Amino acid sequence: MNFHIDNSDIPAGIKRPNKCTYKGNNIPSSDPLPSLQIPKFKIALCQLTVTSDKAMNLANARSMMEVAAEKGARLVVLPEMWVCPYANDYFAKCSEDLVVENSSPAFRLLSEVSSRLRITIVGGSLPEWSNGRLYNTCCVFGPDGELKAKHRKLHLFDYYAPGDVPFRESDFFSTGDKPTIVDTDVGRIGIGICHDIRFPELAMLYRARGADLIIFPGAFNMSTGELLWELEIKARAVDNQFFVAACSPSRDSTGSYTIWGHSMVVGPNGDIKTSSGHEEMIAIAEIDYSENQLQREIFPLQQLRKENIYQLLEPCAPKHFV
Ligand SMILES: NC(=O)CCC(=O)C(=O)O
Repeated sequence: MNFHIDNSDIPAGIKRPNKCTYKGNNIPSSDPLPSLQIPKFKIALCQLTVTSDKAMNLANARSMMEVAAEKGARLVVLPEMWVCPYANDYFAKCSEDLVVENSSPAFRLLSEVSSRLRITIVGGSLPEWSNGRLYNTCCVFGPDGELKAKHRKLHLFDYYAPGDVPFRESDFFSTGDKPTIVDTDVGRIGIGICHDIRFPELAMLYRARGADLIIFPGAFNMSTGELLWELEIKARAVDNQFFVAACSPSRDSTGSYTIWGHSMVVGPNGDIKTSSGHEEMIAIAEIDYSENQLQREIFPLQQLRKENIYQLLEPCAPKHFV
């Protein structure tokens, strides 16, 4: 992927368009607009327990989203793989075709709940079946119940640590081929799914395109979870000076892949706004995008960048290091 990083900071006081309808995963053109006129709002991360019973998972997600909205959340987030366990045996049999009408109960649920409760939903991820392929896919719905964006996981999780249970998503899933950034009623949101968080270039691209917040539905495992989950969330937030939210299933979810949990929202200066433990719960935080702006004024990192010294994707011949 080759992209140009636009260094310009977001000018103050420009109003975002009220609405952005789904344009097939396209990044909005490079017209970074601030969300300073979006008042503070509450985000809720539903760290739900995923079982092998899909109907039960759907019902549980519905009731957690309802509780989140009752508590005042305008943006509700579900975890990676919330319709079925994060396990090879379930992906194909629980997959849904998001295009064929009435063939996706999860799609219908997210659309119905978002429009009834007038909330924006970042619908975690589910196994999507499309043209003979499986994808690990996140759908974003607006308060009108319309699909605003669809992100297919770009970086599949293939993991072989000695002594640990190996996991190869690429045996089952195909990769997405586009970054996803979407204008919503609660700001401009970049989407990544779990392992996508380990690729800082994606977050940098979202920053360059004016994102206020990145959301990662995720399901880190126990070893990398303890070492890296919080670190990666904070790093993406601090490097780019925006909010980052990551939502996981709870640890007691079904399957041999044990999940770290610890859903979290981190602010642009690296402070944890809310964090769950590993059990089923809803973590709620207030988001105020003026903190992004403030942080960018305190540390004007974008202005200090030395693009002439380090350029992304520039081949590094050994002579550069002598
Ligand atoms: N579901 C995932 O992509 C897991 C990623 C993970 O655990 C990591 O360490 O990266």
